[in-house]
Amino acid sequence: MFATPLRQPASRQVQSSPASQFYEITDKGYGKDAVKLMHVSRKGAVHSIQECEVGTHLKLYTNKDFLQGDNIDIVATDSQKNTVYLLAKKYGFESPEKFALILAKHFLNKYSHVEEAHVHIEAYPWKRIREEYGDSYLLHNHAFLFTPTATHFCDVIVKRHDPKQTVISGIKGLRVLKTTQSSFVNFVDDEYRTLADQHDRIFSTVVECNWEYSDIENLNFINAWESVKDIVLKNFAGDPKVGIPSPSVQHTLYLTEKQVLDTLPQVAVISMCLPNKHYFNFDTKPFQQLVPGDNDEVFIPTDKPHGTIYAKLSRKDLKSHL
Ligand SMILES: O=c1[nH]c(=O)c2[nH]c(=O)[nH]c2[nH]1
Repeated sequence: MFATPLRQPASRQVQSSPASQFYEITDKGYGKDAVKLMHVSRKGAVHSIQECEVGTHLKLYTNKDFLQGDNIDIVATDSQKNTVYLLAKKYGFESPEKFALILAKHFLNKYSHVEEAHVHIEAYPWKRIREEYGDSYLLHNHAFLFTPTATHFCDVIVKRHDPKQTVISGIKGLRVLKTTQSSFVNFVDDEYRTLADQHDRIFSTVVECNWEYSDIENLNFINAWESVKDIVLKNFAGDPKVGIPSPSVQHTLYLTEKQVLDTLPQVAVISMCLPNKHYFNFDTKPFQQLVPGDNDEVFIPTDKPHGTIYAKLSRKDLKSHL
């Protein structure tokens, strides 16, 4: 019988390799993503909830974790996950942005070898259930309805040697459609074009936008997010009776961004991306015997390919805002 050689503990097997003469790490980081958290706040009989998924990412000053396999500075992603729950218990969860700021600052304050912390939060769309109550309605004390109309997300980045705290809020998954008051005419007419001028078309998109704050002092992040969502919907839909004309996705996008900057002085810059979810008219001309006349009722929803329109609108005096 041969004695089995004893395996060295993994910690002793680490081969230290010097920093490469030829390569350098130009970006790095690590963290935990999609930490699912539910926070219930109870004020007597009235309960409030915030369910979300949290991502925490850290950048360390040194690269010895990557280069040498030296883990001494690594705050384990498992510990980062625990921190999410512990800080939610300790400080509560007022809004995604406030909680992200608490978490990001905690990582910098607690660990002097952390250079930068980035926290990403996506909130779940729970809304308090409303009950009809005579001519009015009552909001339920402790029951909620999952209302997935749009996702509220945020990104907070804090750096040790930069006093600026980056707070970006955003909306995604806000799908809207209107059946008129949208046109697209007078675009380049050359040998590549087949699309006819569209004087009255269906307009549908899935709004994705994010905006960066230059001033978060006393800001109510939830109210600000609702204001941006209302501006997006108003610029898309317009007056409930008559609507609002859109000559292109580009122009509607610009007017929306402009109104956000006009309305919210704390917002320094806003980016929007609007896919153009096409609905093509089904051509019934070859079927006149079956369905005589024009067709303005039956469309072919077309997911792919889709147009993509995006722009970022910044205040010209951005430097003084950021
Ligand atoms: O609003 C639009 N903008 C475009 O750039 C475009 N291109 C296209 O084919 N349809 C549309 N619609």
